[in-house]
Amino acid sequence: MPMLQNPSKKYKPYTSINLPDRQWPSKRIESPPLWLSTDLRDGNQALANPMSIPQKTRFFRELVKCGVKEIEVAYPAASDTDFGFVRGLVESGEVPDDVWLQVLTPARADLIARTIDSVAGAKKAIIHLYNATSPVFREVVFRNTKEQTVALAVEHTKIVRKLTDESTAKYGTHFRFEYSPETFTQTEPEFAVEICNAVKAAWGRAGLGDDRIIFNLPATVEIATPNHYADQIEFFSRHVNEREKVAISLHPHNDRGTGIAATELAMLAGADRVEGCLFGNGERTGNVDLVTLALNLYTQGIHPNLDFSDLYSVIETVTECELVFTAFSGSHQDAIKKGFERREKNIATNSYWEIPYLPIDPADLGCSYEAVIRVNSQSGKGGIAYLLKQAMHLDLPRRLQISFYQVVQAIADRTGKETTVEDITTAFRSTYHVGSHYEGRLVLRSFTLSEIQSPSEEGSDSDANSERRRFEGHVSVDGIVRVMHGEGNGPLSSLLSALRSHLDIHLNIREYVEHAIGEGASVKAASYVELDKSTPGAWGVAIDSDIVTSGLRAVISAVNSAVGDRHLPAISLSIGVHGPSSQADIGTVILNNLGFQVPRRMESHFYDVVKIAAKASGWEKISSEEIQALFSKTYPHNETTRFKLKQSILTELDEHRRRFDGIVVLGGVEKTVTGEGNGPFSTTSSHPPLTIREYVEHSIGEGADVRAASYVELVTGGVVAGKKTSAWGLGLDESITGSSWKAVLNAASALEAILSGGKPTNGK
Ligand SMILES: CC(=O)SCCNC(=O)CCNC(=O)[C@H](O)C(C)(C)COP(=O)(O)OP(=O)(O)OC[C@H]1O[C@@H](n2cnc3c(N)ncnc32)[C@H](O)[C@@H]1OP(=O)(O)O
Ligand SMILES: CC(C)C(=O)C(=O)O
Repeated sequence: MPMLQNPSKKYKPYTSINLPDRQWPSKRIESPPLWLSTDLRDGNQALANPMSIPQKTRFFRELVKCGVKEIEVAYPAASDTDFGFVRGLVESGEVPDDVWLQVLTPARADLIARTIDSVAGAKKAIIHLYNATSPVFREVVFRNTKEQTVALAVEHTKIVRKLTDESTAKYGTHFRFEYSPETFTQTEPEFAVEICNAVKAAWGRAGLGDDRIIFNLPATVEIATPNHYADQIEFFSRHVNEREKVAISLHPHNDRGTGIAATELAMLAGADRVEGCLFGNGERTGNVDLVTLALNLYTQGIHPNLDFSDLYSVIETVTECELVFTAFSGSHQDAIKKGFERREKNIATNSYWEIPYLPIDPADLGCSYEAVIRVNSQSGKGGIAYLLKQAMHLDLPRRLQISFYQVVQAIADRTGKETTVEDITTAFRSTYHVGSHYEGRLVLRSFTLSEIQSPSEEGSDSDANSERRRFEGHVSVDGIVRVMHGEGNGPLSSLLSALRSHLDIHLNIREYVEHAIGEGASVKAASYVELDKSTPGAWGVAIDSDIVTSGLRAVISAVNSAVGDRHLPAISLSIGVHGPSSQADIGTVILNNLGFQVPRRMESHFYDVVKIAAKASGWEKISSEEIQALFSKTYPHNETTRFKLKQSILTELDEHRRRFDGIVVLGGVEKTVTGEGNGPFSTTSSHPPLTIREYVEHSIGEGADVRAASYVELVTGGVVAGKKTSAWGLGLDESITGSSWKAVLNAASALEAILSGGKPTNGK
């Protein structure tokens, strides 16, 4: 895409401040500011591979050697590495008495607590709290009004106050407080003053000298010419309450390449302090360069209070520790993601470029968005969710984002390196078992769902009948395929009920979310399930072309997360009369040993057979072999039945009718059988007339050994002792038709035995 002919349609210029009596143009810089190095925080968060603890320690020592007295050492709540580094500094006694350790925290109570914990026992510490205040952040990132933005800052300032007071009481630490209205240069100047005055009142302890409250006024993104920053600082300096109790701090970035100029003009405008990085490293195009600023003062005859007399050593340390300067940190990624989402939604009505932290659209310069968001230990859930959306088209629910963030953070902390998109998608697939390469302990192999009607309570009208679902399926558990049944109000609850009765897994659904991926014929469903037993719950994810399958597999995925490596009950073969084996356990034995996926009603029939046999023989425990032998005896499928099919021909008469001609052997006597019907079964005639109540088939075996197994239940209108009579037959054959006829004949054999008073192997 070429650069725009008329960029004013996309980019808005900054709004000037009305300050006709500005004083700064005629001022001179007479003394150095207070310096704060943020190399170990803002510099570090720009690195693809954040600094390790040894690198940070080396850098810290170099800064101390250069005479820096205020050092922002970490964002301790971001990672174990950052937290551990601060603890190491405090506990090792490495920090000189005149050096202040500064730590950054967002306005979030849990992260503030962790931040203050990190400096427990330090002699001097500055707690630096920030929240963005500009309109686009209020609208897009926080979705807050001005009042709520002030309330957020005030509430969290009070938390800092309370926790620092407690820490001082315990360890004697001298705390100072710094507040940054992040994105100050894009904030209405009056509002920046208003929020800082409110914060100062909430802090309630601003004094003189070292006890001044620090208001750090960042050019988070440099968006205007340097004179504008100077105007903003002079405006703030004139309007903030009790100016003498305030240290005005600058935190310039260099997006327009004028970071140094902006800082120097803002110092003329009254700033007391400057935050920057050595050689201008830092987020995007960098923070302001402390070395150049210091040497500029030096060449004006002002000692900067920094010592760069061993500049090569400084260069060596910096190049050793900071190599790449392109990545983004958690809060930035989250804000950029939200900005892109809003732009996508509103592009028809608002074509202005208003993406947090990105002053220019990379596409206007022929660059892709790919490098915009990269993940390391300084990243958060927002950036990770953004990358997953790009790579896998998944729109993770918020609590899943938080949960998966822990997984990625552990990887980032362990490796200390950038986590690539491939690392993230692999971690995602293996954590939630998405894709056939990443199966968990439990895998849903097949299932059927049927509706069942639960009768209403006696006396109530029939509309009150509630529909319920029955799940019947095969779930592989640690490599063994188990037959499972369950009932519930819907597909997911019926699966959970099956897992409850078969595996003693007691979990409920806390959240279920689904969305479509793609369009048209290739559309797929992505499902996300959170199961709760504990907090946080266990999440599961699945993608499937069928929405119900996707939901069920997401449940199985979540169950895998919940059970971890916990022992799961094996099937029980203690049958007895009151034995604990269930019908499905018996089905599982047949499935795993003989390969038959017995239909549920036939399974129920066989279960009765097993119980009768168990009762008759006094079995306490029944072996798998005994169950298999009993099954083969009950449902003979190897040409051992009373009827045998010697020959068969099926002729298609027309689109709907077929004719059967065959020779059936009964008791050694061959009999010719003919018939017509609309399918292979209905062509065979019999006396008494038989009907098929259920027919199921499936393949068995693999490759060249594949065969067909058919199951048929025949019912006769005939009556034995006043009862309708039915029998199951099982057929196994190379062809489906062969197996189905064998099943019919085997069922008929069983029925014939019953009807003729012979000894049945099968029947009711
Ligand atoms: C301009 C600057 O340099 S600011 C400093 C930026 N530096 C960093 O962010 C580096 C370290 N950050 C991190 O490691 C992570 O972002 C963490 C650990 C702090 C937080 O991670 P997560 O909890 O996963 O949050 P994530 O980064 O995705 O999202 C930011 C969330 O915090 C909120 N947030 C962002 N900044 C602030 C703030 N200053 N105060 C309060 N909340 C904030 C966002 O609105 C978003 O909230 P939402 O989830 O309710 O929409
Ligand atoms: C946290 C703030 C001060 C920051 O880094 C910025 O605005 O650039």
